[in-house]
Amino acid sequence: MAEGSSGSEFTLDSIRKSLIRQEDTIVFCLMERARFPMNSALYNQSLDLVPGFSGPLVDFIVQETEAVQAKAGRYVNPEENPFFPDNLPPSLVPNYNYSQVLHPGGASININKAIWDMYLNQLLPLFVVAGDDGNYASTAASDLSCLQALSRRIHYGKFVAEIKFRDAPHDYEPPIRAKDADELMKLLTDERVEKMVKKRVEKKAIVFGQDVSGSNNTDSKHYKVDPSVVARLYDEWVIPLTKRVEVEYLIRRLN
Ligand SMILES: O=C(O)C(=O)C[C@]1(C(=O)O)C=C[C@@H](O)C=C1
Repeated sequence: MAEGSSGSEFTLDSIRKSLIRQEDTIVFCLMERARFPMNSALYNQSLDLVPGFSGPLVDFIVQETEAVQAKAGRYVNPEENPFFPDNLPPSLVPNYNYSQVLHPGGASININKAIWDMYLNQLLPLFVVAGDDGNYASTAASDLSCLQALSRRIHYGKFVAEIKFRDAPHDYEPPIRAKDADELMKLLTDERVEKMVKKRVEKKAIVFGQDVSGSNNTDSKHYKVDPSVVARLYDEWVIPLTKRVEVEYLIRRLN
């Protein structure tokens, strides 16, 4: 389960540590994507660039990459969710014994369609410059790294919800039985933590995204990704979508 965790130390603290580490990955992925301009031909629905494949080039690259990764066992890991789950090939490698901490109902939760739409239509235009440099394959590889990092973070809501349920079953059981999503949302929300998360990711974008020179001068006015965009990403999408996963998980928790 959590990076650097054996599964035996499954606590809210260890889960939050993993979320904090995943912030670094997300900020670095965005900085990598910002090296390329928009390259909008990659996302164009009507340009059939690959003979025999109907759809945008980014779909082709992501589907083919996910197929290879599925054969190598990526989606056997309960932390990983594919963007194109239909017709994925099975894993060909021996199963790793992942600790099974989630309720089986959690496996059916996959909100990658919402993450894909948010990333391509809302987030990308906020941090990528206009233009076309023809580097479509590298750009798509970079997009997929961002999408996978965001997806892993948001679906980590399943683990957060599981530990919150285990820590306070008496609080969670009545709204779960009543299928009261609003009450569950209230119970799992911790505004103090959310504020801290947003502040910290903005700071990471400032620290990681500066131009570093050999002298003592750093250019603190030019960042690889605008720190306020990273704070907005968490505020408008990452945290709300994580909470949506948490509620969806809890609703199924007693099935
Ligand atoms: O850390 C938690 O308790 C979480 O549920 C995660 C998270 C987040 O997405 O960062 C989501 C909801 C809470 O209000 C606080 C933070």
